[in-house]
Amino acid sequence: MVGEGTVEAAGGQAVIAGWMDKHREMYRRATKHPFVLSIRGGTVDLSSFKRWLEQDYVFVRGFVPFVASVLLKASRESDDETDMETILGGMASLYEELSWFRTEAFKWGLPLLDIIPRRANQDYCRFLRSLEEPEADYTTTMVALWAIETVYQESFSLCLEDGSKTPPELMETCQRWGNAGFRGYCDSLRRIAERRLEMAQAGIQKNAEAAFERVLELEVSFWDMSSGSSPL
Ligand SMILES: Cc1ncc(CN)c(N)n1
Repeated sequence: MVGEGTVEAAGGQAVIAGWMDKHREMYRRATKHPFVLSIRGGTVDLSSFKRWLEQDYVFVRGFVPFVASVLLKASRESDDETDMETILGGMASLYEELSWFRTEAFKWGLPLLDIIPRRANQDYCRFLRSLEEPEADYTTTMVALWAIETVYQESFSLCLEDGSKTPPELMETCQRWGNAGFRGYCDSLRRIAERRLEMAQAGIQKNAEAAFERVLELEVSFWDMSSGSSPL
């Protein structure tokens, strides 16, 4: 599309578009999960929602150091100095996000203390730890950051669409990630990923695709865990 990013990114856009096509089913499972559809349909079991809230608080506490590691790689490895500021903006919002979790949990009578991370959460946080290592290249970690944020943006924006029956008490949660501002942040992450993929060697592109797939798998497992359809 004319004006859609620079010519350089065109190749990167084709790379991500190719992944979206190749991994279409996994992407659908991650962004239209029954748990999310049950929120949109107003049939979500509140004990599942509370389980998701507790587990996601643990996840976000593990997500912070991961975003910090991407910020560090952006400052050291990026060809474009604006990358660091884009990621810093996302990082800054996590400070407010953690206090939002505590307020929301209080509303539901959840203490948010001594939460036992369930298996899917442990697996996800272990994956994030692996991407924090110096060996994980900047392009791959940028793709993972974009994928992680975009799955939530697409999932929760479903719950805000006309015709959704999202319970009023869950609207704030859905707006947190479903809002247009967060969509804009995800689009800026995608543009960085596309630019980096365009300039990446084939080996890095393969590494990044594997990270994209792994994020989708881990998101599906996280939703499964939240809805109680997976072991502890
Ligand atoms: C499991 C998960 N994935 C993504 C996000 C959005 N940062 C989140 N809060 N939790």
